[in-house]
Amino acid sequence: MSTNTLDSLVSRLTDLDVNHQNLSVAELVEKVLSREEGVLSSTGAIRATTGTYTGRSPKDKFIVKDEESQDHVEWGSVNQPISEEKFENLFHKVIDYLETQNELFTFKGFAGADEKYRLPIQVITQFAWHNLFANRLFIRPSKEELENHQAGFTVVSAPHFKADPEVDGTNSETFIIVSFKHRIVLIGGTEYAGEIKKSIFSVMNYMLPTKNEVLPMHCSANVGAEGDVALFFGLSGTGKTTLSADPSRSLIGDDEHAWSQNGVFNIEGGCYAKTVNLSAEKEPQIFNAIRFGSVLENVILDENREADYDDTSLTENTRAAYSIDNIDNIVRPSRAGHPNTIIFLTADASGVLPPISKLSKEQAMYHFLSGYTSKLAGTERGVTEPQATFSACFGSPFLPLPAAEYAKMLGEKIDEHNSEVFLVNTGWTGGPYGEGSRMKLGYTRAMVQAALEGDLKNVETVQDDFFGLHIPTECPGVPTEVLHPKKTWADKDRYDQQAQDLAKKFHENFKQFDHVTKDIAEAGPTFRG
Ligand SMILES: Nc1ncnc2c1ncn2[C@@H]1O[C@H](COP(=O)(O)OP(=O)(O)O)[C@@H](O)[C@H]1O
Ligand SMILES: C=C(OP(=O)(O)O)C(=O)O
Ligand SMILES: [Mn+2]
Repeated sequence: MSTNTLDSLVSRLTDLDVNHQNLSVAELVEKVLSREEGVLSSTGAIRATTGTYTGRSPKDKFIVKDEESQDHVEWGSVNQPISEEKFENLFHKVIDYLETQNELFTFKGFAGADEKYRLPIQVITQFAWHNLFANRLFIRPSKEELENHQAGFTVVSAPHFKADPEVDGTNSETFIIVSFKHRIVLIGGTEYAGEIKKSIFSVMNYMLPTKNEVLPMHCSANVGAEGDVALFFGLSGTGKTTLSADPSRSLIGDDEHAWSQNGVFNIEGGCYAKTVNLSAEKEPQIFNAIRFGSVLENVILDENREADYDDTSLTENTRAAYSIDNIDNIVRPSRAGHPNTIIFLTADASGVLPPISKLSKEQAMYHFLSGYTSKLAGTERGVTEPQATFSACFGSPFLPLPAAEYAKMLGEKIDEHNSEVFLVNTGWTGGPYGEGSRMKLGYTRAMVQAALEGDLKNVETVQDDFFGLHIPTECPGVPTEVLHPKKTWADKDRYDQQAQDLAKKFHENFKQFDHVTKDIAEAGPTFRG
């Protein structure tokens, strides 16, 4: 592309008449209501619905392949290439479209709570409620920071603009396109707000390791009274947000963090919780965070405008977005030291993985690369019931670089800081999905607490027959039979069969990682068929 077009891209963005810049939360709420984009809930939150797209749309996500990105990105079905020409054409069409709008909203702020590594970002949105979302999820600037703000990346969200796949080279009328060269994310055709935050996460996953040798991670994080830090890695629905909200520990963040030589820091300034079946009894912190300024997405309200969290008629993936300040015990700024404990969360729908097991260093690397879980209904388009999936680093939809690069960094950091690693199955027990039941949240919380408080350090373990995982024989607050999945199944032979099937899937998936050391390759399931 010529320098001319490059300049014109940037200048068209700068010249865009964005008449509402960093409106206050109160003003944004007024805008949402006067523009009839949403309604107030009984607790003062904004409720918006998103139409067709109620979850992320991975098939519509592209990265512009140009001289900046081509040699770095791991191209494939996750990181699909799109040409500079197509991007440029679509960009101009989106800007033409936005210029027809009477009102546009921008949020300027930051991604990254560590000033040394933070990325100044701006989010230009067609919808006021998307701007409220950006304000809640990203790091809000002080007055001074706003005055000196120079955006290092821009997200443009034009949900009512639809692409023409034939002409525009997209997969459908919906698109999420990242240009690392122009530092622009273009979103169109979808109203699901999660795309906005997760696209900046993808950007951080590209920029942090290459420029700063900092490891970005799809995990939640909290810190205990003694300064002991815990990370919870996991794919969507495995419990990152739920388990990091723990009244006995201070929250660092619920979804996106980075680990530098100084410790961990949150990338965001807010949380985005799944609200399906949310209750004040089981998840009081999240329940009470949903108040004025928060956003409820695709949640059904009753005639008194009270949220009915059990109603999934729009989607299973109902969400609440709220500022981290809505949680009582947080660390501010959202930073802490090096992780003492790392928990890999998996929601195993086949019901065979133990609810908690201790991982050796090699097992930790094996499971990080494997990233096994079951995709639960809703968060991604087209997923309606649990599907076994392997998602490297527990976050492959967001990783532009090869998984091995992130895994290598994690391995080095775990070695250096001697972090203890556990695998926690928050999924099914007593049988597979449909027959067994989901592990009781209370039990999972008790197991996590035991792991974090060191109660499992010297406890006796037994090795399971199929996966080679070390299962504690006892754990405070948890009946012993719950710790051994086979004991919870009525039909032991079927358990063995399911476990063997899953072990085979692990081996099949791991074949792609032929470069790892023998120790790591052999740390997978002991059953080899
Ligand atoms: N044993 C369990 N551990 C964690 N979450 C559970 C458990 N059982 C049910 N859940 C539910 O699963 C969902 C986990 O979602 P969430 O914490 O938002 O996941 P993530 O942040 O990883 O996407 C919540 O709705 C939570 O109530
Ligand atoms: C918002 C998302 O993240 P999570 O479900 O991991 O919280 C998502 O994957 O769209
Ligand atoms: Mn979450």
